[in-house]
Amino acid sequence: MAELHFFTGTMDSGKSTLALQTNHNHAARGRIGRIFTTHDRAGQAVVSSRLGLTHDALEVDSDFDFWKYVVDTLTRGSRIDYLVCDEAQFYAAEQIDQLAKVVDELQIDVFAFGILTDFRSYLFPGSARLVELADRMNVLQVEALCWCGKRATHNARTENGAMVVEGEVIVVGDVEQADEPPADVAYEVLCRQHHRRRLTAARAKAVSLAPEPLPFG
Ligand SMILES: Nc1ncnc2c1ncn2[C@@H]1O[C@H](COP(=O)(O)OP(=O)(O)O)[C@@H](O)[C@H]1O
Ligand SMILES: Cc1cn([C@H]2C[C@H](O)[C@@H](COP(=O)(O)O)O2)c(=O)[nH]c1=O
Repeated sequence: MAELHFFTGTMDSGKSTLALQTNHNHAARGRIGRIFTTHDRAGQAVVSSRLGLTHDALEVDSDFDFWKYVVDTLTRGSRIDYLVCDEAQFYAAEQIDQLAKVVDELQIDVFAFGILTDFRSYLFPGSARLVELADRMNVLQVEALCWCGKRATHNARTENGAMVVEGEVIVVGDVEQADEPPADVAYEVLCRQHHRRRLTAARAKAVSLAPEPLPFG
């Protein structure tokens, strides 16, 4: 029986790596798949992992129809056994419905990968629909960590080093490297408590280095 799998984790938890490993393992056994993504950091029509792996992919635009694509492909005589769908948080809810229909009606496995919540800690529409429809939901085993050492569960956005909670939902970017000057827009994974308090690594460091107030009166 084909299944709709949803693999989720914070940014930098290894989702794109697992997407490419999943494709590799299935292709190595002679299965024929298609890889989809949208808004990858490396550009259009590519899946890129921070471990250095990349693979060509089909770019999913807002009007892309998975059901139509798969039916047209099969009708032309090509074979499809599985779909790998990266950055699935950005897909529209209707596109997730199309993926579920592909699984149920055509017996094609779908492996979707994406973050659950945006920088404000609200569910992305695509991820919400995946939670509602997936046969299996898997949280990635490699835990990204908050600066405090706890498991990171939330994705914070920073602008020039300061955490923000307002703005466009989709802004492509990477996790900040601690030893570099702050980027215009970057992301940092945090535990819930530090996301709630807007306490990023840089701000925690600045607070801990602030001089003690003098003990006047
Ligand atoms: N230099 C490195 N050495 C070992 N592992 C690394 C290195 N750089 C990145 N990684 C691993 O790659 C993961 C990020 O993989 P990636 O597939 O790009 O994540 P995601 O798609 O979830 O954002 C990190 O969590 C870390 O485990
Ligand atoms: C939280 C959040 C993230 N994004 C963007 C930033 C990255 O380009 C991707 C996530 O990619 P990853 O492979 O999981 O690291 O999503 C965004 O546009 N809006 C957000 O709120």
